[in-house]
Amino acid sequence: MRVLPGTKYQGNRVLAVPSEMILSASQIAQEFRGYVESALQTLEQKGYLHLQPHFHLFLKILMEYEKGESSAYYPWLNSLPRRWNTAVSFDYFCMSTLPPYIKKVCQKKRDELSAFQESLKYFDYILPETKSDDELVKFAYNVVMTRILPSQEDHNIVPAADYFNHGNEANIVICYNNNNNNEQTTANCEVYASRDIAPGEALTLTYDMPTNPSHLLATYGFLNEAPATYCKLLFTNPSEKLKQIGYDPSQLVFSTQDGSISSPIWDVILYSKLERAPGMAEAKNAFYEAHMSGDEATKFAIHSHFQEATCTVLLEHVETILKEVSQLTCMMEQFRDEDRHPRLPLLMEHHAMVTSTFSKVRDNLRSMY
Ligand SMILES: C[S@@+](CC[C@H](N)C(=O)[O-])C[C@H]1O[C@@H](n2cnc3c(N)ncnc32)[C@H](O)[C@@H]1O
Repeated sequence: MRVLPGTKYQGNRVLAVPSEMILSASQIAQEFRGYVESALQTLEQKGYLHLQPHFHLFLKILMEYEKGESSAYYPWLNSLPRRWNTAVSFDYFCMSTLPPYIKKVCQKKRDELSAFQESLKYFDYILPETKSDDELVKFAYNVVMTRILPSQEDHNIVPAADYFNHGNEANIVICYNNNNNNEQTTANCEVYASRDIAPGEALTLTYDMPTNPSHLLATYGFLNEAPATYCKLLFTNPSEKLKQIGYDPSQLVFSTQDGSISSPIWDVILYSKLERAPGMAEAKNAFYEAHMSGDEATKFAIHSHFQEATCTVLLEHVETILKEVSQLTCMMEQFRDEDRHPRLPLLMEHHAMVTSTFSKVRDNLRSMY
């Protein structure tokens, strides 16, 4: 989710949350110092130390949950959903209906939860019955992952400022203001309108990667009308240079409206082809240099030379995805049982969005020959 660093914003203030209510990962880390090290070691061994702020918040949620009504956070915790559609909530059948890209994203989320659950075993200040309650542990993980707000130097959960839904165009901004000018305390959180908002209109934030509905579905458990979707190109061990050329899910997108293809897709397909094809070192280096120096004329000339080949690669990729998604959708329809698999309709909607977008892309590509 996007949060503005720094001070007061110019629009109207719609909400202020005092620092005392904010769950700050860095403050929790200080509070737990000396007690959490074994758990953090396990988190590190599992390769998830970068999620240390999330893990601290996860522990705090569980501790507050254990306090029940005596927790100051009880009314807020009690208001939170108990049922999610996030990747960690999918059953095995749902997982088996996913095409490779979203499956990979979902598996990553599930691995994170496993790492949190394993690390939790080494934190002694949470009851054994809490640790062994899979649903409660999943609840705490989902609360953190769907409600965390990164600030400039910290990661926070801000009760009441966590009720904003995602919109493709945000109409609010979240800021932190340390009115006390005391660097030791967490700043207050303030929410401002970024434009005029009509009565009844929802206040919305833009969560991360609005052009990646598969990522939003896996992390937050909803599907919205995204303007674009990731083209689902997957390279194992992409080179650094391929990344510099533009191998980045937020850039490699197809428009869901008209199936138009973002230009970094063409760059990445061409460069990856030149990287793999023998005898193409000269063209590959020339393309790389032109890309890095912003020499669009040279890039255009190299693209024109290889246009038919890159079109063919992309068309084959799009047709493969369409075939895979169609087979998986047939399987979903065959085994559709909403009592047993309540998240299937949402996943079918995801697959329908992919099919609609990729069909438009396929038509566009066919017209290029
Ligand atoms: C930070 S909360 C937002 C507030 C949410 N309404 C609530 O109080 O639970 C994030 C969750 O809200 C839901 N959500 C957010 N934006 C949404 C949207 N555009 N469409 C449907 N659900 C959305 C998802 O369940 C997501 O995990």
